[in-house]
Amino acid sequence: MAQHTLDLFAQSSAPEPDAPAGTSWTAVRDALDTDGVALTDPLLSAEECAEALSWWDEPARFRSTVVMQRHGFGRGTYRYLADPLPGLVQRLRERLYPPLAGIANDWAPLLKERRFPLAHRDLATECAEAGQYKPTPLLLRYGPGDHATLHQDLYGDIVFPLQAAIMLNQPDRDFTGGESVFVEQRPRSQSRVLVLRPQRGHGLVFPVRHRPVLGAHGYRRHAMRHGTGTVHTGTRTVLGIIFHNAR
Ligand SMILES: O=C(O)CCC(=O)C(=O)O
Ligand SMILES: [Fe+2]
Repeated sequence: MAQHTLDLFAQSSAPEPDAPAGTSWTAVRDALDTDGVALTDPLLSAEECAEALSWWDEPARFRSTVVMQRHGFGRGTYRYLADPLPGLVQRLRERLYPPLAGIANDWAPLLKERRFPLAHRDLATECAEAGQYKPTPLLLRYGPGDHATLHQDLYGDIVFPLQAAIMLNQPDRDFTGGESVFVEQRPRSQSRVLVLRPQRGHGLVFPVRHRPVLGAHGYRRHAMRHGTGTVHTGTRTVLGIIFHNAR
């Protein structure tokens, strides 16, 4: 058996999906609260990363392909997976969602936003009723000179506030450069940058739009954007897991 990974999933299969316990999810939550971005334990084994990489050249797996430079999104290519999603992606989406919904629901009053259902299928149903029925998990691939400009992944009125991205290539072996970049816009202050470099199989969890930060007069929203630094050599591929679907 491959190292079907690991602590985060062990916790997310616990009977109380809205109360993720254990070191890993606590660490994710702490990092999100402190820095706005969390680096996770491994979410995929080397074999699973290789499987996901093999999808790239199988056009039937994708519903659309976007050449980023044609849209001013940077340089590189991304491809949205089609329904039915590969089992590995479906499982990741379903198993990451409950603990993240717990965090989102704790953030909701601080951001003055709505709460979310605790099972992904219920979010998917809500999305479909709002016309957001296209799956949003995607593979992004960058070669030398490629990069992604800062953005937010909004696909309609329904926005689940957290998303994940999993690194499928090994930094410094498969590619150089290609840092994951996050910019936090602080109201009436200068912006903060976070730069991370997850190892293969590890993930990042980050806010889609903004995060709550306690100020002198209560909680404020800090807008967050993410992007990718220029890849210098090699190939960098990421699996993006966005929980709301698209129009
Ligand atoms: O790490 C990257 O290349 C950016 C991924 C991204 O934009 C996403 O997962 O939404
Ligand atoms: Fe993105």
